[in-house]
Amino acid sequence: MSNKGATKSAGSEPTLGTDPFKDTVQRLRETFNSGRTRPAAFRVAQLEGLGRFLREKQQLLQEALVQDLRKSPFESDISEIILCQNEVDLALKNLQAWMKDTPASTNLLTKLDSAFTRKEPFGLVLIIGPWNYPVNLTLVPLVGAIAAGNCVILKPSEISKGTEKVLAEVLPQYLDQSSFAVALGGPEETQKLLEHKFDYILFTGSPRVGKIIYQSAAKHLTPITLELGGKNPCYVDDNCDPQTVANRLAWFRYFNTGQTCVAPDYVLCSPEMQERLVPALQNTITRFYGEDPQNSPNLGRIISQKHFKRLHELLSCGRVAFGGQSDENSLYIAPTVLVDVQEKEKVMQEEIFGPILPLMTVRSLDEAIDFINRREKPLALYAFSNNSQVVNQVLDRTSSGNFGGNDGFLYMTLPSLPFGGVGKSGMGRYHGKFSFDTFSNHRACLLSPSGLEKLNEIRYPPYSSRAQKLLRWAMSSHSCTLL
Ligand SMILES: NC(=O)c1ccc[n+]([C@@H]2O[C@H](COP(=O)([O-])OP(=O)(O)OC[C@H]3O[C@@H](n4cnc5c(N)ncnc54)[C@H](O)[C@@H]3O)[C@@H](O)[C@H]2O)c1
Repeated sequence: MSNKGATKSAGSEPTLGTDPFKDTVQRLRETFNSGRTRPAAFRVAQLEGLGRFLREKQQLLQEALVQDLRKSPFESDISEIILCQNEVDLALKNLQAWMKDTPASTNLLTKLDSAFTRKEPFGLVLIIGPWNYPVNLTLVPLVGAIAAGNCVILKPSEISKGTEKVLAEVLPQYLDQSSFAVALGGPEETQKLLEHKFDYILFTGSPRVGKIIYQSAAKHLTPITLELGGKNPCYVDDNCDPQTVANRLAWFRYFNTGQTCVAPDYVLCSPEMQERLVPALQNTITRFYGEDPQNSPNLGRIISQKHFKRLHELLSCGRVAFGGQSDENSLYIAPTVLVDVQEKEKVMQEEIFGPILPLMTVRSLDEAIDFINRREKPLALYAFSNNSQVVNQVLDRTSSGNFGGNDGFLYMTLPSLPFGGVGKSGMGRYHGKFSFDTFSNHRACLLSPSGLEKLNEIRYPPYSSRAQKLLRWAMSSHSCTLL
């Protein structure tokens, strides 16, 4: 049976029809309204279930990622499975503290009241994931949504089929089926799903589809986090050891075969640095992946024919300084370095999302910063220099969702840092407690005593001049400082 346009909870068969998601949406909404997902004990049980899934099905997930991306089990562990497990562990450790009301200060008028922020679940959450880190980018948001007490429909990418299958068929066995479901399908099915009203949407994917999702969310005024992509610049200063830069740059550029939203997309450096960086990159790439990277167990493959063709076309931009080989049958593209690249060329216009690194020369730091600021705000920005002032200048004079000085995207491994884009690279933040906060409605609460009405009479009309004076003072910030 085709499983397109279907949802799966534990063990249930897909339901097909004109609106295949209606029953699931209704069921999950009823669950949420019943209050089932709110108690801490329920959230803990679900997080523990997710943790067990990650531990018990680690090998199955690794195999699925080999099938989808020929990702090495080691890269799968460190960029997908362990990161999800860390998020589960962190949420379990801190859930009680995160759920606590946060007390707020009062003014004279509310001195006898109790003011606090309550973090309450939004309700029914939709999480839509991409194919490039198909475990991490669906399950890390799921951790936050569960911790915050929501019901969730998870829509993994239909392109990473191996992972989609494991998430649809195995994950529900570890979660409460009346509260969580996995929806299957591509663009058409996702748009059907989006006709329903959700209380929060987190989408990870391309800016093009992000706009579609944003418009659908707007129809119901649904709050949304958009985790998008773009071109991430990397400035390499003359004051650098080229071999060190090459090692770090190559690891982050060619990790997951370059199919990483936060990978350095292009390098800006002086012509002199380019002369030194190209042989250093060649040296690194050969060390990492051998003389023939096609045989390396550490280099994955391009996800699909469509992306292979797109990347193959980019190989004709600038001049291939190193790499450039490809094999359509096995969706292989060698780790490649391009030089003499011009701004107007395609490789500098679209997100590369593959194992190709173009180098563009600039005459100065100012020119590099100007180049970066003329373009859309990127998801990530990198700067390499032995001079910390240069790194700080890039940081101070630009904007991006995330920033790496003298390294790549290790910030992603820290749940203590918020992760997200800015401008065209996205909106909203998640990871760690930021996820919990994202999936919670921060409800402002003020509880007043039901008695003591005499004290309140001063604020009711008709306003005497004495009462006006007193109230003006009581509500001013000066009075608050006396408390
Ligand atoms: N910011 C981040 O955290 C992050 C992480 C990974 C990938 N990305 C970005 O994601 C992109 C690559 O992933 P992708 O190719 O899976 O993205 P995509 O936008 O094509 O697809 C993402 C999801 O949207 C669905 N979708 C696709 N077309 C749709 C449509 N017309 N209507 C409704 N839903 C639709 C897909 O089924 C999939 O689940 C890159 O741009 C990359 O930078 C961003």
